Amino acid sequence: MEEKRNGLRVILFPLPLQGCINPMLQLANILHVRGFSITVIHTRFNAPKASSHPLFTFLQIPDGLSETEIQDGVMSLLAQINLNAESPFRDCLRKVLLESKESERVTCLIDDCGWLFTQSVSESLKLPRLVLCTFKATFFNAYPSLPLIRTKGYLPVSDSEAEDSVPEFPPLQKRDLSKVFGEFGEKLDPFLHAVVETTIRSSGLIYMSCEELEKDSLTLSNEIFKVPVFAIGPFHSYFSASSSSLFTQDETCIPWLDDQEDKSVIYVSLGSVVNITETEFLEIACGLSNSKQPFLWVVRPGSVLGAKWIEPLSEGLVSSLEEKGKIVKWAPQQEVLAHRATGGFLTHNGWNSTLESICEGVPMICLPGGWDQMLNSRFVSDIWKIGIHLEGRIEKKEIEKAVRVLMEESEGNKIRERMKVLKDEVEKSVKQGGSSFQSIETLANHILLL
Ligand SMILES: Cc1cn([C@H]2C[C@H](O)[C@@H](COP(=O)(O)OP(=O)(O)O[C@H]3O[C@H](CO)[C@@H](O)[C@H](O)[C@H]3O)O2)c(=O)[nH]c1=O
Ligand SMILES: C[C@@H](CO)CCNc1ncnc2nc[nH]c12
Repeated sequence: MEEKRNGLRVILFPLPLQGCINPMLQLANILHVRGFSITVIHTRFNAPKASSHPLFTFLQIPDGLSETEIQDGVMSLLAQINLNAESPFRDCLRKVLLESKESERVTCLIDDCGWLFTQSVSESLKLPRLVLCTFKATFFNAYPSLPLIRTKGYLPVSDSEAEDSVPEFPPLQKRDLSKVFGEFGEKLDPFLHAVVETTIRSSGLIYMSCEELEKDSLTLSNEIFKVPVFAIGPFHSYFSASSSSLFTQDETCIPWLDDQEDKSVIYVSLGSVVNITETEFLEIACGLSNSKQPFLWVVRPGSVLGAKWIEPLSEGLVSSLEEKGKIVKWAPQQEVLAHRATGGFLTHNGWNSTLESICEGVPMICLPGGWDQMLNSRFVSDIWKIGIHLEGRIEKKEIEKAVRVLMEESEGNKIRERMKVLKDEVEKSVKQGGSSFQSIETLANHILLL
């Protein structure tokens, strides 16, 4: 693509999670194509690979995280890194501003909604800040009311009420709530409050989403946070997420898929943070094996609690799994979903995976692990009706049944048809004249005028 520089530099600061780094670097590409120069400030932990992005400047800051803190789960990690990274970030940003050239003004900071200190830092340096939210807008909109929802006493949920929708938070069901909040409870409140308050003080809110998926939520977002909202996604329609992969992708996936029939393979992946127990792991293994359907399964090392990788599988099970399936440590996910042989996606419904699946028109089986995944999976199964919800039943019979229904039965065909319709709508959004395409234009102009 022809690239003309516009004399402006944007500073990006992703949250160090795979699901947040991918959209941030995709945003970097979008802005770079529009003439902005890019500096990415990042923590040492989960540092993106600078060599995969030769057009950007990368600056690493220390984060003081210990190995045990890294293994403590996403929420504690985010709390700790928010404490540790503030002063190195301030020093780094101040230095960038001091050293910036006359010919290239630093115009703004764009960072993840999960950073709590960046608004104050950028205000003190008189640099406008934009927020990138990597959740569905419907989920982010609920941040101000989550503390109230938690104290309303929907928990614990009785069987008769389990499937009721949460009045303040449809289409979430009451039975989803315990996994939205996890074990954090009221400890979440100050975090949520800080995120909301700093977003309101920002100069704008960017979503990797589009009107075709959530027009009303986007309008509501603008009312709640009182800042301009830009829905410019799904980003990977412009730039694949694979260049920002933190792990080495197993490239044998594609030749393996080449040998499979059209739409026959179920791709299984629970993203970069969800962990499962050994029992759940074995249930999934048996369910897949019994379904007799070919499968490609990402088992991230360390994601089965207490195991290094797939040692809990007996030799017998491994050989029966190998008849039909392939297990890898990390896949080139977008290529896998785009492959003609892939017919279904057993997913945890992280927002990136959900969008990638929609863009490639692959229907889903939903196995959300927590947080925003609970909401994304409700949209997939109950609103868009492009997937089957496992309702948390990680049992071999349930998994076998869901795979069969999705891949072989008439209900699966209906789901596939609806998926195709939604895929086409979302595709239009990112093309010239589409809503996301226009939002990118508006965002670029907004940044020019900051
Ligand atoms: C397991 C695996 C993942 N990937 C890519 C696909 C996606 O772009 C990305 C994973 O992002 P997500 O699908 O959003 O999932 P995850 O890593 O859990 O993301 C976190 O961040 C997301 C965005 O904030 C949240 O929606 C999730 O709840 C949160 O857990 O990594 C691969 O390319 N290959 C793989 O093998
Ligand atoms: C409940 C766990 C999975 O077991 C995902 C939480 N994921 C997340 N939690 C909080 N902030 C996040 N920003 C990106 N992802 C995030």
